[in-house]
Amino acid sequence: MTEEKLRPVILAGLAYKDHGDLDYEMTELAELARANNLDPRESFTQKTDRPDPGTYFGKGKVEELAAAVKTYEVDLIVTNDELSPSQIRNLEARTDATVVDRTGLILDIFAQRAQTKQAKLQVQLARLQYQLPRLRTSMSVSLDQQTGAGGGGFTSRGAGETKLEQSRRRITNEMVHIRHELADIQAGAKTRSAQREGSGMPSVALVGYTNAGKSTIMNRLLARFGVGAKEDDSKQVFEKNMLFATLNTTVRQLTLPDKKQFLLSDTVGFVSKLPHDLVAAFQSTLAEAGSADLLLQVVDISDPNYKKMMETTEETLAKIGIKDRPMITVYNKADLAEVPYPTVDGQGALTISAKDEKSQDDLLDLIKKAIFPDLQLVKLRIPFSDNKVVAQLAAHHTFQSEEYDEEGTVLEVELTGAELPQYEKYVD
Ligand SMILES: Nc1nc2c(ncn2[C@@H]2O[C@H](COP(=O)(O)OP(=O)(O)OP(=O)(O)O)[C@@H](O)[C@H]2O)c(=O)[nH]1
Ligand SMILES: [Mg+2]
Repeated sequence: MTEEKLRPVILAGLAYKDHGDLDYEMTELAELARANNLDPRESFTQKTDRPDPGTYFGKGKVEELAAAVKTYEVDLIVTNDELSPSQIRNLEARTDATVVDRTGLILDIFAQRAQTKQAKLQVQLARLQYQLPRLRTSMSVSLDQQTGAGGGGFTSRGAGETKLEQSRRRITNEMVHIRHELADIQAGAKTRSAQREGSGMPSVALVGYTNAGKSTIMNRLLARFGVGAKEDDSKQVFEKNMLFATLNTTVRQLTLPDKKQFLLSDTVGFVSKLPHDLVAAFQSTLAEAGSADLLLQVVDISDPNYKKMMETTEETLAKIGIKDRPMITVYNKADLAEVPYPTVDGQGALTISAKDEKSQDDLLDLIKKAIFPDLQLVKLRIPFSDNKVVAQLAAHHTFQSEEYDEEGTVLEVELTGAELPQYEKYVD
């Protein structure tokens, strides 16, 4: 498969009171580790009332971990929860391995995936924020030395206080600088999004768990209905079978055969326990979906954990302040799940395969019903003296019928409630 040498690693997780589904979280943690070129050798879990304040895991488990580090000859442990800086230091001392928590792992994956300037800055900001209280752990030496995405390796375990002070100051200065740069980029993005809102075109946003197929759906619809996309491949977005393939938001305009238009946006995917610093740094990217008229929640129905993934998506949406939005649930990858498709499952949900044309048509039908809910078929009689109105209508509508009599043009067309008043006087 890959020629890259994978670094072996031990995974460790704790289930305490009111903790979520640890099995699912450990499966997800293993996926995240693989996404970061790590090779999970063994997974340790412990049940307890509450985490140990000093070492996170209880004494016995720490000893087990230390022994496993020797047995498997690994030098890295990844924990399922975010640990306190002192817990990391203590665990590192007792196991003689580097300890990275889930947050550190996700930040590293994001750092490797970031392509655009905005994404790079956002990731770097989140990493610095995260590193600031952790300068005395070896985690502050980045996992992905090869990408050199900044910040890595500026301190080592037990650095002297003066050196720590210097590092702290350097990080704080860099964060101020990045915030300024991001503010500039975001000001530009705001203008563009205001322009879009002013265009009066409805907007639809793809959201969901990472790797569910959001970008694939975007690309298939673009290939058929994208404005200028048929001639220009660069309008397509990046789709790949890996976690967090997409880190930035892309908005494209679609024009359907009946000339109806809407904007479709694709954005970063979710995972459970998305780090707080990352959510904060990506707030503007994530919030793009917040202004959409309709959300399409894409779900990989071929994944046995898809229900958990849906919960994760709902939780993340709530966390970034997106609530009570009209939403269509798109159960995708039905071809892999071996369930019949396309099927429209009652109100607001359907089962599809992204690459299947009939699936795309059914999805578009539901989207249209949702964003043009008040469409009415009306018969208009437009006198020849007002012929420019016919031209105006024809630019954005397909007529169901069109005839002429002595006075003018008689046509049948679907209009939204917002459009109707403008043409009221021609209604036959
Ligand atoms: N078999 C099958 N594969 C699919 C389908 N939809 C998407 N895929 C594949 O799933 C993988 C992930 O697709 P993406 O579109 O990149 O997923 P995404 O939701 O954009 O993921 P992130 O950007 O990481 O959040 C790709 O390899 C796609 O080819 C589908 O309906 N059937
Ligand atoms: Mg994507």
